[in-house]
Amino acid sequence: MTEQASRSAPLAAALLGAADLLAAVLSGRTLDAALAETALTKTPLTGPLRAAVMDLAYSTLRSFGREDFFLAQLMNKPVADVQIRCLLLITLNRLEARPEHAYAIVDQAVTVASRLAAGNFKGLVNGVLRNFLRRQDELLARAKENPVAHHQHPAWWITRLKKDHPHHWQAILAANNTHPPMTLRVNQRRITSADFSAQLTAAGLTTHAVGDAAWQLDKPVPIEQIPGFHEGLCSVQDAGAQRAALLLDVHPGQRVLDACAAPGGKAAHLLELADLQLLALDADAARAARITENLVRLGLLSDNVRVCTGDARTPTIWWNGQPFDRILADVPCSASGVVRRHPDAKWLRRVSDIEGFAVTQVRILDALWHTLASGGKMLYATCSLFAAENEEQVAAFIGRHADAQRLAIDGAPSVQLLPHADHDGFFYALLQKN
Ligand SMILES: C[S@@+](CC[C@H](N)C(=O)[O-])C[C@H]1O[C@@H](n2cnc3c(N)ncnc32)[C@H](O)[C@@H]1O
Repeated sequence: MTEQASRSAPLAAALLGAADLLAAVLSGRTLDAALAETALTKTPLTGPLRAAVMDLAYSTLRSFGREDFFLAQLMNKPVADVQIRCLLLITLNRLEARPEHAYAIVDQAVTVASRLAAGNFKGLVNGVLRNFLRRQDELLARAKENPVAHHQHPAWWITRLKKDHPHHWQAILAANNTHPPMTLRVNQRRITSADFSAQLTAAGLTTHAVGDAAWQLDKPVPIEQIPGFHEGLCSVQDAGAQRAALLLDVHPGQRVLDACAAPGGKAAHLLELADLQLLALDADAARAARITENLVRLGLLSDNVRVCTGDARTPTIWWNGQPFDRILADVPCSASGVVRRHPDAKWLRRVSDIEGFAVTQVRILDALWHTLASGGKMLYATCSLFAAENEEQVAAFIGRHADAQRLAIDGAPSVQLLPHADHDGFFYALLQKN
């Protein structure tokens, strides 16, 4: 928990709220969906309590493999009550983060347990947590020997990264367990990068440049504290994601398709770079609405821009037959490159999901290729680190399409950005139609 959150939210309430969120995730919901559901309850999470609950839930999901390992070592058989199990997992995470308050934390967890399941598990919660404190050194040593506990990722994920990134898998896993950076993209239609940087400084925010129009905050802050955000001076977008629009090499007047566009981060960047005839497509209507919201905020919506709900695999429904000069295919993927932003994803995904994404990617790529003009360029983009969604996908595409050639990026056939202090993990390959 951050200092501010821990000072102003009662710990027992935060433990309970976080345990409920974790229980929702373990039942298969995403953390975002579980959080959205809390807004619909009689007691929606707000203010410092919401911040404290999110902090505990994110932190526990980041290290879930470790807390789950501890719990298995501390109990002869798994606890039957899901809420109590989650309370234990959340409290173990908190005990590791704040050892100096260990006994107060255990007391608060026992208080919560006394209010759940008719208080039947109060003694068990007390016993397990006190046992953890007694055996902590031994358990920490054992956790080092267990890959899931040590790397805090599922075993299949670790195996896949080892295969796909034999020299970098450990650094990737370590980076995935860190807090993500917050980066802003300057809307250069409205303000120069230098002037915006001066506004950030005047607002007391310290930053460093991670691209021509990209400023990374030394410490993430709520959006309300970003000068000019609501007036459209900037967007929040990772520096790695900011490469996409630049790589697509757009020029004024071109017909451009952003085929998987929501919530519109890259579509907006494309429009900031040039006056385009842009079609921003997304299969999810609710998410497509966010494209329009973002373009309006940034002052980029015009008669030349169309936002449309549609499936990129079936152009006959939404394409008027006029070929595109540029296509951005920012396809749905495992999101394994941005897992530090969505730590629930690593525990919710299954190996079979990767095959499912790969099949969808093939279908999207093949369908979009027919809509690209001769000489036109298509950028294939994922926020994945898995070769099956990246290099192997592009190699197979080139094999299927004799009229496709790769254009080099930074002198290489493709770019695989690995998660790093300055950016998330992304993959880019630029294809041209002969
Ligand atoms: C990686 S996100 C796109 C992020 C977006 N390009 C941006 O920069 O803000 C992938 C998007 O693909 C959309 N999507 C998934 N399947 C699709 C399909 N078959 N056709 C079109 N969009 C699809 C999802 O709804 C999601 O919004």
